[in-house]
Amino acid sequence: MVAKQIRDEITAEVLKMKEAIGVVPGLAVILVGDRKDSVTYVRNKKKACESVGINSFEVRLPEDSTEQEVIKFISKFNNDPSVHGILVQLPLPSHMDEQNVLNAVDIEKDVDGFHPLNIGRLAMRGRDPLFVPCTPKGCIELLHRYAVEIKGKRAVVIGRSNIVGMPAALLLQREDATVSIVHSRTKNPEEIIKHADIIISAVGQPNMVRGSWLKPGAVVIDVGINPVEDANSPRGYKLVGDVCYEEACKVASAVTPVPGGVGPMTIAMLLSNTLSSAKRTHNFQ
Ligand SMILES: NC(=O)C1=CN([C@@H]2O[C@H](COP(=O)(O)OP(=O)(O)OC[C@H]3O[C@@H](n4cnc5c(N)ncnc54)[C@H](OP(=O)(O)O)[C@@H]3O)[C@@H](O)[C@H]2O)C=CC1
Ligand SMILES: Nc1nc(=O)c2c([nH]1)NC[C@@H]1CN(c3ccc(C(=O)N[C@@H](CCC(=O)O)C(=O)O)cc3)C=[N+]21
Ligand SMILES: [Mg+2]
Repeated sequence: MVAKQIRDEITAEVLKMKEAIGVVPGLAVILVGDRKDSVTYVRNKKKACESVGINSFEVRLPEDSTEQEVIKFISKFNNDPSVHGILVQLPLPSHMDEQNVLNAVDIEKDVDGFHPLNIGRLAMRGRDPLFVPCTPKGCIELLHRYAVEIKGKRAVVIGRSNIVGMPAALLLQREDATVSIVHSRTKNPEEIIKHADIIISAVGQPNMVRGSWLKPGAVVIDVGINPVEDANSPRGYKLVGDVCYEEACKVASAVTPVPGGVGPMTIAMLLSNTLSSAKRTHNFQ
């Protein structure tokens, strides 16, 4: 599994850095409120940090916190030399302006890559962001690790969110794919999707993308994480993606599973961004 391979590579590099200069990368995660899925993801991130030897610092704030209270903790971590990455778990409670809060993260520690300056550089030719957003970066990394040709290919991204769809489309374009972005206002999305050699789906609609929509041999990256009723599983629900996995497997040349596909890659990229932040701060190669 690619995510495991990447985590092993990170473990070795963290150890090398610790032995060479006595520095251990640190990731600070701020969780506001108690959404079950966010608590799960933050727990996954903490476990992953520990498994590769990265220090993790966690702050949990009540749902009714003010923007200023969250920003106070961000500033603390901005000035803490043992913290190299800061992640504010999204979504924030609806009374907050997410962009306001995210802007407070020092761009040098913006391991989510959501800061407008990082997104701006990602969008600009000839500029490189300090950090690429983890989920889109994980999608591209999967394509690279499975030697999927991107250059000159037709790519379709379904969804245009700031954290997945939009940066994923930018990354595919930077690798010379010809990219279409399909969203809720696109008429007859199948007409566009059927030409795609590569599809990245980040919608949040269970089993929306049907096998019949796909061009034979297409590569499908399913970012969607959708809980659906399931009497057989202990939790009473199971997770499925945006793509009809069984149908897609009969037509596509590769389909990422949910769970077990993009999710673990997102975590691996977060660890990778935190490590590279520590290396940059300490001029360590
Ligand atoms: N595995 C991982 O690491 C991650 C997984 N996710 C998952 O990815 C999914 C998307 O999340 P996120 O990126 O935050 O997206 P959002 O929920 O913010 O937005 C959904 C996007 O899908 C588009 N959309 C909605 N309905 C349709 C439709 N019928 N046809 C085409 N496009 C449609 C929307 O269009 P419009 O812009 O017009 O509203 C919007 O751009 C979710 O299931 C989420 O859980 C998210 C982050 C990380
Ligand atoms: N600031 C911020 N950065 C994020 O990167 C961010 C965020 N907020 N908010 C929510 C989304 C969602 N996200 C996931 C991360 C890991 C899994 C993951 O590990 N999923 C596993 C297991 C899922 C399970 O078993 O519950 C899998 O798909 O195999 C899923 C989703 C990151 N996000
Ligand atoms: Mg969103």
